[in-house]
Amino acid sequence: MGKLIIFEGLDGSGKGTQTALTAQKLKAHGVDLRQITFPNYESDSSALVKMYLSGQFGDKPDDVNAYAASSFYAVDRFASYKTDWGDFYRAGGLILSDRYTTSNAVHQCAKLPPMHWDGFLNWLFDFEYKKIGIPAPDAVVYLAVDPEVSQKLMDQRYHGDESKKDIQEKDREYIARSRAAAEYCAKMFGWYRIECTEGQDVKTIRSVEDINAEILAKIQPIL
Ligand SMILES: Cc1cn([C@H]2C[C@H](O)[C@@H](COP(=O)(O)O)O2)c(=O)[nH]c1=O
Repeated sequence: MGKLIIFEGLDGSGKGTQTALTAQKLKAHGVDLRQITFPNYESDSSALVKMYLSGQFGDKPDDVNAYAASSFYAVDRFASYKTDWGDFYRAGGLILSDRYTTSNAVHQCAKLPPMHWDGFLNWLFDFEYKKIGIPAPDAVVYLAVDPEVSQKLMDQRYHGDESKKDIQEKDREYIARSRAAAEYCAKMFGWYRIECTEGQDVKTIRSVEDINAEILAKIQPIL
C-alpha cells in the first residue's frame, strides 16, 4: 500500500496552495506522487455535492443533516479512488490530498451538538474507511487559521461578491462551529496542527514559504 497525506483546514486557510507547493518541493527531490482534491468537481460523482452546495436541498448547511451530506462527499471519493488514484496508491504511491474524509469530520460535525460528535465521527470513519473501503490517511496536516482571517481571505478571493460563495462559506456562525470541530478533531486524532496566523491583537497570515517549511519538517518522517 502507498501513503496518503491530507491537507485540511477551514475555507480560505491555504490548503490548495500548500498542497501544490508541498507536491512541487517533493517532486523536485525526486519523490513520485499524485496530487488530488475533493470535492472532485470535474467528475459526475460530485453531482449531489454540487446540488447541496448550490442550495438545491435548502439554502442553509443545516438543511441537509450531517449524515446525508457526508454520504454525498463519500461517494465522490469512492468514485475517484476507483477510477483515478487507487491503482497508483495500491502500487505504493504517495498521494497528497487537498481535503478528504477529514472535511466531513470538520464541516459536518459542525451541524451537531458537541455531545454527538464522537458518535458521528465513529460512524464517519467506519463508513468511509471500512464499509466503503477507501484508504485511511497516514497523516493529516491541519492548517489552523482564525476564522476572521480566513473570512478576509475568502472575501479577497471572491472580490467581496457574496453570491460566489457556496452555502457553507456564506454562514459565519456555521464557520465558527466548524473551527471548533476542527480543533477538536486535531487533538482527538493527532493531526499535525500548523498555526498559520501570527500577531497578538491583529492577526495576519504567516508567509506561504514559512508555513510550508514547517509542513515539510512534520511530514518528513512518514515519507
Ligand atoms: C471534500 C469535502 C468538503 N466539504 C465542504 C467544505 C467546503 O465548505 C465545501 C466545498 O469545498 P471547497 O470549498 O473545497 O470547494 O464542502 C465537506 O463538508 N465534506 C467533504 O468531504
